[in-house]
Amino acid sequence: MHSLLFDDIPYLPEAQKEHDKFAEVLRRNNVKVLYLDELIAEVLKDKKLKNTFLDQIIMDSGFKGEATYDTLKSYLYNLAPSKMVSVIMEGVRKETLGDTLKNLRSFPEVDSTPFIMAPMPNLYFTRDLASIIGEGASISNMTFKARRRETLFIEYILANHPFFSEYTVPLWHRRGDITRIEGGDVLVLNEHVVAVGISQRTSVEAIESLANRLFKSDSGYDTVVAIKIPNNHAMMHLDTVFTMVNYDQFTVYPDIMQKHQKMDIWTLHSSPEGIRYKKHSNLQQVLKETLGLNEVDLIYTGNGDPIAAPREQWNDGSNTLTIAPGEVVTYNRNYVSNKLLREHGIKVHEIPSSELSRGRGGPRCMSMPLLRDDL
Ligand SMILES: NC(=O)NCCC[C@H](N)C(=O)O
Repeated sequence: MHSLLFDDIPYLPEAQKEHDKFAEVLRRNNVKVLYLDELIAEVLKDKKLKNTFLDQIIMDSGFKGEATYDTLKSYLYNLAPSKMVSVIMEGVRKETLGDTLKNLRSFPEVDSTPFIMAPMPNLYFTRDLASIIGEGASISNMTFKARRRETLFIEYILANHPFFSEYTVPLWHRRGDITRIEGGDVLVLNEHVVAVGISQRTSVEAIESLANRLFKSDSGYDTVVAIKIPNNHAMMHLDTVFTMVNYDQFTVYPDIMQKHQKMDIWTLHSSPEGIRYKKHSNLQQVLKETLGLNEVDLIYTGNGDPIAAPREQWNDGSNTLTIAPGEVVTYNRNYVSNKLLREHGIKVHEIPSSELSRGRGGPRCMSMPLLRDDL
């Protein structure tokens, strides 16, 4: 469980029902929902792409041109694209390949787990694979082994899906870059400001490189707000403790602030001499300055209550998915936070969450906006 970054085991049929409900709520509210597995299967109908994709995913699964590599490749290549995608996502158990796994070098690895190719259960958190910033994308380089292969799906989709055929998506961060960044740390605040968490999953070096690429292109982005958050599994990304719910309203988990609401925040600004840095300690003040607002409403997870706040943060009470200014999707179990959001004038769509929440991600983590309206 822990190597797969789970704290508990979801009951699959219920998790699937809850996820369908999530997609239904989005559709009912004018969001066009696309599924990662369907998009990648469409791309891999092309035989050449299927071939290079398989080479890469098998290599990334730890096999480099040995007997096991060949066995896996021919097994997967002979499946129809949508079946092949499901099998790769679900993982391949060693008995599926049976007696063909006699290679000495692959033997110890194969024997320590029932899988020859590990499953990717965190793929329902599509947010983390990439972020769309303006007209380009930042493809993640994930911190933990359990999630590193996931980004290959989005890399192939952005480069090859007919949806993008007229357009080469500029990349502000590439899958192969050595610096570490994950989509859950990236919050697009408007058309020229983006906030990024300095976290368990995203390094300062990645933020600087992202800022450089955004500033040196015609992305329109001139400000990056780097926000330091605690380094632990409950708060692995910025969006587990801080999200934007309206032009001037944000949810925040109060425990990320020190005494007198102090935090470590840097703004990175574009300037002719390169990046200009400024250190700040007050979140509200930084948001006002960078977004040009007179007032900012910070809505505390669990109303800041010493019991409700950590409980609801653990169950992704700060991880709201904003589908329009002042309109969000949240887990129903976070009733203290949901009530407070409504008291602050936010329209809240609640979704069932008994099983989905066990993966430690909420509605924002479970989605990745590809196209946003210009607001
Ligand atoms: N943006 C997010 O906070 N995503 C949640 C990811 C949860 C997943 N189990 C992980 O640890 O990566």
